[in-house]
Amino acid sequence: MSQSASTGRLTPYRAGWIHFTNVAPILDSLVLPPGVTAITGVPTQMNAALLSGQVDIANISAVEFIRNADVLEALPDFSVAVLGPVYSVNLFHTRPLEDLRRVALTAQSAMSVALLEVLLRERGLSPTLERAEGEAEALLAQGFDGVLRIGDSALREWYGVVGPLTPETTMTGLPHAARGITVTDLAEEWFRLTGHPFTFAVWAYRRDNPPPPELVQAMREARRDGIGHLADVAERHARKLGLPERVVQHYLWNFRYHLEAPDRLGLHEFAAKAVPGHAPLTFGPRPGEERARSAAD
Ligand SMILES: C=C(O[C@@H]1C=C(C(=O)O)C=C[C@H]1O)C(=O)O
Repeated sequence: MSQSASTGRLTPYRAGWIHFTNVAPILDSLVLPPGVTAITGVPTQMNAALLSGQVDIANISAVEFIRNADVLEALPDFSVAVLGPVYSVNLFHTRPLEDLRRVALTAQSAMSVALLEVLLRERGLSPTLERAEGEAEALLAQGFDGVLRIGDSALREWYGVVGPLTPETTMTGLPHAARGITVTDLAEEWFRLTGHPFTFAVWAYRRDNPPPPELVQAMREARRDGIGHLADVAERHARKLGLPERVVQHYLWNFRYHLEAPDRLGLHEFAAKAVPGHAPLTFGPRPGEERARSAAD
């Protein structure tokens, strides 16, 4: 429960979690404090739930945080970011990027679409972008020459194209192309372009409705536990995904979950490219500063 300073009334607080495997190290062992409830969904659903007020906090697509920076604030130390390849935000294509004509986008994702638009613009490319759901290979067979996919299914499809991992290979050593399909990892492209991490998600809330400190504390404890037991998290999720444990373990340790200075740099750089003229990005008090701020209020 969060307690209103003016009325002393306890008010429920609602969370909306994008529960892809990449947030399992934070969410799997999260114990919600009393009064906090949670729903789950894909990125575009959680973005909409936060903006419509259906939930009070969500790990949303960073681009929606940027677009709505006038009303939203983000936790200062939580992110889903990577430096280099991410493995689960993939453009599957059958022609070189320069020759793409029709690209299928997923309606699940705001961030990857915005990132793809930036990367295409930087190369002076403008293929037709259309929404279409389904497996990448099936859509490629139906006349699309590029298919953008994210999350668990994109990770599985990536591995289906470029795997298997053998004792001699590593994730980064796997090919980018097989069976006539090239997989372009958009986070790796971003790294090539900028040399910075790419921040896919932040934990955002309306500035006038910050999360109760007990929830943030519980999230920090859950993250410490998840990262400390990454092999167990990977094993559990490898089984669910039908992927080798080594693949999922590499996938998970590759993420940057603390919105550190390089992740903010990447976030600001992306914001300037994707949403010129956006309102300043604001972040809540850093760990340990919550008390100081509420005392000052
Ligand atoms: C890297 C990923 O990150 C997710 C991708 C998002 C998006 O595309 O809008 C939003 C939140 C992230 O957690 C992924 O799921 O593959």
